[in-house]
Formats: sequence, C-alpha cells, structure tokens
Amino acid sequence: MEESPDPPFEKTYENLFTNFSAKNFRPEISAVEKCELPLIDLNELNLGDYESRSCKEQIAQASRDWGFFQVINHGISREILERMRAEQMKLFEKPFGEKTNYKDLNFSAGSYRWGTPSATCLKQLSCLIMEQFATIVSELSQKLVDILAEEMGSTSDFFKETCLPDTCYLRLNRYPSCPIYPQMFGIMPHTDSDFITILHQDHIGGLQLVKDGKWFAVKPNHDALIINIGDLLQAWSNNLYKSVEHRVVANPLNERFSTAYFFCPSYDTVIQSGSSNEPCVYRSFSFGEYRKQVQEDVKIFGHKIGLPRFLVSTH
Ligand SMILES: O=C(O)CCC(=O)C(=O)O
Ligand SMILES: [Fe+2]
Repeated sequence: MEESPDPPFEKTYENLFTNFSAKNFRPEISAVEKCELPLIDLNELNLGDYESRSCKEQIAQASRDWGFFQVINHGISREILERMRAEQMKLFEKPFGEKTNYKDLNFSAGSYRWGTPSATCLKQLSCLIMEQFATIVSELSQKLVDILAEEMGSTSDFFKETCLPDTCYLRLNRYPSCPIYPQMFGIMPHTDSDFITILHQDHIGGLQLVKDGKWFAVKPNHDALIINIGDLLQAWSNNLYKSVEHRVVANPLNERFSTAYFFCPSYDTVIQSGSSNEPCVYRSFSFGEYRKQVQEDVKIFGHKIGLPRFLVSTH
C-alpha cells in the first residue's frame, strides 16, 4: 500500500467520530452573497503625489471599513506565485513520513497537521491540512504597515524592530475535497492573531468574511493578493483598523490550495494600544501572553476569544 501524504486523520480524531450525527452541525454557508473586496493598485504608489496619496488613503480606508482588501501590482510576479503553488502541491504529495524528516524545512512539532488538533467536538474540526514554517520578512507587509502607521499619524519603526525572520511564518494550506460537507468547515470562523496576513488563494473559492454583521464570499482574483488586518494591528491602532472574522467553506468536490503569510512580532514584543491623547481600548500585552491566552481559551471553550480578553476594564 502506498504511504499517505497526509497526517493520520482518524487516529487524531478517533474519539470525535464516536457520537457523530449529521444533524449535529449544519452551518448556513451555501447561500452567502458574493462580494468584491476593495481592489487597490499598488503601482499608484510609484506615480505622482496625488496618486500615491490616494492609494494610501484607499489602503487605510479599506483597513478601517473591511479589515480586508486585495492588491494588484504588488511586486510578486505571476510566475513566482505559480512556482510557489507548484512546489506547494509537490510538497503535499510527498509521503507523510518523508516530510516530517525534512531538515531544510525546519518542521517543528505540530507544524504539519490537520487544521484543528485542539478540536474537542466534530463541529470544531477543519477540513484542512497545513504545513507551516518560519520565514523571511516580506517587503510587501513592511510597506503596508508603513502606510497604515503613517495614515494614523504614527511611524512603523516598531514593526521594523520586532517583525524579524523567524517571527514571521508561512502557512501552506491544502483543503481536501470534503466528504462530510457542509457539516465541516475548511477553516472555522476566526480572526488572525498577527499584524497583517497576506493570502494567495487558487481559483476554487471558499473564503468568506464578515462585513456589517453578514457573511460574504470573496470572489477569487488570479492577479491579486488578499491582505487582512490581524488582532495585533487592531489593538495597536486602538480599534481604528479592524481584524475581521473570516472562514473557509469546505468544498464537496474540489481540493483547494492557499498560502498565508503571517507578519508577526517576537513573543516578548509588547503591544501598546492608543496614545497619550486617547484612552486605550486594550491593556498592554505581549504577543507571547496573547498566544498563550488564545491557546488556553481554545482548550477550555473550544474557540478563541481574542482581543475582548484584553479590554481595559471600564469599572
Ligand atoms: O485559505 C484561506 O483562504 C484562508 C486561510 C486563513 O484564514 C488562515 O490560514 O488564517
Ligand atoms: Fe485567517
């Protein structure tokens, strides 16, 4: 028998299937309206003052109103993105045992796994396999936080000091076609725990996000990268920029690939919300403290609570 490329599934989740009933979980996911994310042409940053100013304003406005936008002319060629996807597909095809022995990929414990090792019941299970490793600092993420900092009247020195190679990481996602759709998500509703995420998805679709209290499906755009604001940037900006809930709907027929780059600081970095002239929405916390709280909450409640845990007490 050929060795499977995937981490063991039934073994990991054996106990969750014992009481499985299809009635358990049926999220209303299929009837969701499609939306066009704000599409921003980063080439405008290289044109005159007027275009550059307007481009920066669009980035800040989308980060305030949507927490999500797409960029084109982002400096990463189509060829590179296609090569990355081809390598990603090759990696996912390799037998599981072979991959976990890879020296050059620096797989740490748990970096190659089914999406929800902490799941305590079937509805928390994700139809997703991910491989994750520390990586370089992307120029694009630096450029974007630079602009977002400038637009809120601050500077991005903080990010330069703290988001380093090894604190940022790249996650390769493979969503296999899902036999128990729609009982299972590709990835459960969540916000990202970083500063910003850069996402490259294939043409299958399935990414959905919340806007004005409603779920919308994001139309795939071959040329664009999707950018979303994470919790740390929402806290740092004192709620100006929004870290918005998103999820991936599983697909009963097709497998789907995406790549997510997380722009993260070191664990000892302290996130200070607000400034001297406005009250802080959140108390200061280190990224390490944040991660630990998220992991504890997932263990206890089955889901992340995130920023509300760190609100400054109003009493
Ligand atoms: O695959 C996608 O489209 C989204 C992935 C995602 O939200 C994540 O990895 O945090
Ligand atoms: Fe995410």
